[in-house]
Amino acid sequence: MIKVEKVSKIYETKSGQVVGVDNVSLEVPKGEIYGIVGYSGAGKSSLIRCMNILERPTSGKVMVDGVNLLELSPKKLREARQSIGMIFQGFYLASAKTVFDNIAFALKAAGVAPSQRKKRVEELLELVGLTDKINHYPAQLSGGQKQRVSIARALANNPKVLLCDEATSALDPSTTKSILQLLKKINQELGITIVLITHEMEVVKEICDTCAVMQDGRIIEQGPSYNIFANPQEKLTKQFIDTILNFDLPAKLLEACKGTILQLQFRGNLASDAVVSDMLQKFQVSGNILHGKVEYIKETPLGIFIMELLGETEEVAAAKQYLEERLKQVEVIQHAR
Ligand SMILES: Nc1ncnc2c1ncn2[C@@H]1O[C@H](COP(=O)(O)OP(=O)(O)OP(=O)(O)O)[C@@H](O)[C@H]1O
Repeated sequence: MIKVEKVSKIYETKSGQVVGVDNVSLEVPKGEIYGIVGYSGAGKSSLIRCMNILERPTSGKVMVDGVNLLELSPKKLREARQSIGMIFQGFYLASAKTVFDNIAFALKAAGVAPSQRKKRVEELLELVGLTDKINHYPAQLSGGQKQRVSIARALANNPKVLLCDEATSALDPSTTKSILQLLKKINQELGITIVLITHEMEVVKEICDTCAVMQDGRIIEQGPSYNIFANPQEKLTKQFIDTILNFDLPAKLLEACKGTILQLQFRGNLASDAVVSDMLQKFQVSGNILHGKVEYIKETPLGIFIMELLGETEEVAAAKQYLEERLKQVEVIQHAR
């Protein structure tokens, strides 16, 4: 659906060249929700803006449905952009226009006849759950409602792709969740491919099929979101994962433990399996759970537990081996003392 090939974006500034995007290649299959995560300045906005040529890449190709947007005439590019909707952190609604007019404006710009605009606006407002706000002005809406209007506007002309530039960053956690659920519904029910950029791993965890991590203009790691959470390779990716799966135990607690402390990771359906209780029955060891958490990455469980094993050295080693054979990851956090 979208193929970004060796795209670079270099800004010419008074103080010299600034690299926004550095030789990025990625592929977003049709129907996918693709998340790009990174800290401020990583190049996320530059990259997503290159995807609809709001920002013209300095080099590379941006292919949408097999067409390189960079080779299109201005007129053809305008037409191609109709199939790529975009929403922003700041909503960008016209404050002097009602909700109806904000959405109808996008239809007018695309040449939709006035007689058809009302019906389409009503359909869109029903989709985003704002039917009763049709005559309100942006100032009369909450942040979440404003983002719903901007989503309705972005969908007005039936795009195949929706680009979301930090769409939930200005919203509180519960509004963020409801907007993410709306994006998921749009993806599932309308089949719209979504690319989103965010600095919040929570957003990736909730809805993204695939995740790419960006640093210094480059993509340093990418893959299915679950794999990224379960087995991050890069230091920065681990930092992002830690914001969700943070297991720093108090130093005092660790000092007080005499046994071997293990961190265990359960994946998928294994999360509910009784691996630990089987281990405790099979070996002459006792175990204390020090910390535990199960997170759902797009509905698939990922469990992490930290436990202390106490017993004879050989029994603890055998119990550890038993766990290693059954679980994806067993890491010794502290050896027995
Ligand atoms: N119009 C511009 N002119 C000059 N430099 C720019 C411009 N836009 C972005 N940059 C620079 O490009 C780099 C990447 O910025 P970009 O906004 O794409 O990152 P980001 O990850 O989206 O960060 P943020 O979340 O803070 O927007 C930064 O060094 C930034 O200063």
